[in-house]
Amino acid sequence: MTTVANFTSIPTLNYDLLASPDTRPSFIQQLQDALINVGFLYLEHPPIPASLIDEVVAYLPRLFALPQERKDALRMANSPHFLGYSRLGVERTKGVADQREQFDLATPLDADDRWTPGKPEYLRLWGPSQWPEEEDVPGFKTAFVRYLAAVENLSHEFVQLVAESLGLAPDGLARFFDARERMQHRSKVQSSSIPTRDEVASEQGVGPHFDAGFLTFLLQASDHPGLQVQNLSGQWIDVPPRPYTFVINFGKGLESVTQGLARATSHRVLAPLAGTSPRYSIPFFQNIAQDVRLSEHVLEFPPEVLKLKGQRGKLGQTDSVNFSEYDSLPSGQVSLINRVKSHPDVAEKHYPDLFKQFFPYGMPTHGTAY
Ligand SMILES: O=C(O)CCC(=O)C(=O)O
Ligand SMILES: [Fe+2]
Repeated sequence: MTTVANFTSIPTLNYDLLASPDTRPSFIQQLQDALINVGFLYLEHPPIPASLIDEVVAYLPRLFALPQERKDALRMANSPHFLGYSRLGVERTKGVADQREQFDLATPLDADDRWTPGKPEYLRLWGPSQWPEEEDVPGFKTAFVRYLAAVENLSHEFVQLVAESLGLAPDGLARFFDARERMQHRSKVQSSSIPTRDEVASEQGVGPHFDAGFLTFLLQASDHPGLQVQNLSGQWIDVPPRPYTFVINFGKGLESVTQGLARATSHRVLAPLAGTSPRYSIPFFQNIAQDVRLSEHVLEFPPEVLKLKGQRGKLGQTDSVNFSEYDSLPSGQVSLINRVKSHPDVAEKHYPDLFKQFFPYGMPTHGTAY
């Protein structure tokens, strides 16, 4: 069955299908369809223990309920790696403040041998997370590091499934990654809420955007609706949360190296109604090696797969910013530019030259970031 590009819901793939040689081809076929026509999918029965998901989700209210000064002690501006805590309304998408509060946390990485003066500045982007004090949320760090490792395993496996679905060898995308211990992937633990009607700055939980990298694995960690994705004719389609099910989507980087076969699909999150409980979500963004220049890699896809792209129709307008002009830069530089634009306060402190380049008139006021 082929999904029409003007989808009205996103497809659900069952990870259990991969366990048997009889059903595996069906999974690969469905993944191909989701890659080319939709750009989003639900993965049910993922190889992440339900107990681990429950454990992580149970920490979220406690994490965000920490006294403001404990959270502010972990503020992102402390970190040249753009890892740490951001207050509600600090991050911007398309120049509008997002109504979310978040902790940016990454997979563990020994940063000692990464960046020294004289090396490319983007190597500084990867480094240690700022974790809450153990006595503030006992056990959280241990549980979350285990969770990240489990999603990282899934992400490595999924890259191979994507390669296969597009007619490449299973290791056909391996060139975009360094050895596993040299890679860092990022995650965010986020809470989106509008405390009272008076404080409503926008109903933008997260503004319309594309993800930048290869694969994103999103855990919607409360039962709020809000995530929406844009189909080919520009309609916003709901992607409601489903327990123990991941939402997986494809970023601009993957779209670019697959000659547009894999769709990066525009998406946004509507903030919950004022006065309701917060919406929690945990995206995991798979990184690629920092020195890779995507435009230098030309992959050979079978003609019968390339043909499928022509059959899906042309994309209408989207509401999102585009990243593709950066494909000739090292991927780490592209990530750094994106971080500078979305967190100018961190950039001003740690990357003053880049800050001046992107904000020649100084710190942006509301609506001018990008
Ligand atoms: O919170 C969500 O459900 C999605 C967030 C998102 O799209 C992002 O952080 O890139
Ligand atoms: Fe996103």
